[in-house]
Amino acid sequence: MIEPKDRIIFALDVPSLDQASHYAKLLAPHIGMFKVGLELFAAEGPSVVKEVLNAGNRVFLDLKLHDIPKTVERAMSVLAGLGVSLATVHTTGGPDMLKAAVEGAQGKLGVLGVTVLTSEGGNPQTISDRVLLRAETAKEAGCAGVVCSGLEAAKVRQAVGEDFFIVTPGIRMADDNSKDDQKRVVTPGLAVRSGASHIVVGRPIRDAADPVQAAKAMALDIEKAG
Ligand SMILES: O=c1ccn([C@@H]2O[C@H](COP(=O)(O)O)[C@@H](O)[C@H]2O)c(=O)[nH]1
Repeated sequence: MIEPKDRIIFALDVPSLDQASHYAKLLAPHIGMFKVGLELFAAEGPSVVKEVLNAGNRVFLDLKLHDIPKTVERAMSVLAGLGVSLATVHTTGGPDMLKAAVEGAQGKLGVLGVTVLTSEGGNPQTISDRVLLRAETAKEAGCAGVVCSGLEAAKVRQAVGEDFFIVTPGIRMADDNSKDDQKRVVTPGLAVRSGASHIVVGRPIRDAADPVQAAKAMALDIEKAG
């Protein structure tokens, strides 16, 4: 049984090691994993990943690789040496690229395939069909899981079975006024009830007046939905 707080992945979407360390210290007891994404990695490189890991945290490296298979395999094998738990690739790179990513990971980390970005809108049925197809392709290629919105999580869970990560960004509380640039959003509880193994949360925690309380409220929302 996963504790509700351990389902929360906090996105360290900040531009410096100092700020990342501040949030890592503050939030480590209240969440399960930290996500390092493009902004922080571009600013600080692999050293920031090592800092967060050395403080005893788990790291999800969200660089969304997308290139020819050999390039992705070689990049993934470098990331596998960093000690991160999860890393992302775009499923639109196709099955050969996804297999190459898994090969490069050498079983040292879980490869997650990003299906359709949660910032993309459009016909829900078309998006859902696309997400499902990409999730199935990711599973066949040996990926450990996928990234999709909470609106597709139930359909994906039904197709991929239990032993597969479904990581869901686009999370907002019911009383959040802003979706920011996200289009397909759900609450933490609905995401998990629909089959997400983990949720990814950035701004709703980072920009809250009290980030610890915001993280706790998300964990409670998951608990209540359970
Ligand atoms: O489809 C995707 C894939 C990744 N993300 C990332 O998750 C966080 C979400 O941030 P919020 O501030 O909670 O909206 C961010 O780091 C994205 O790069 C995503 O949103 N959607």
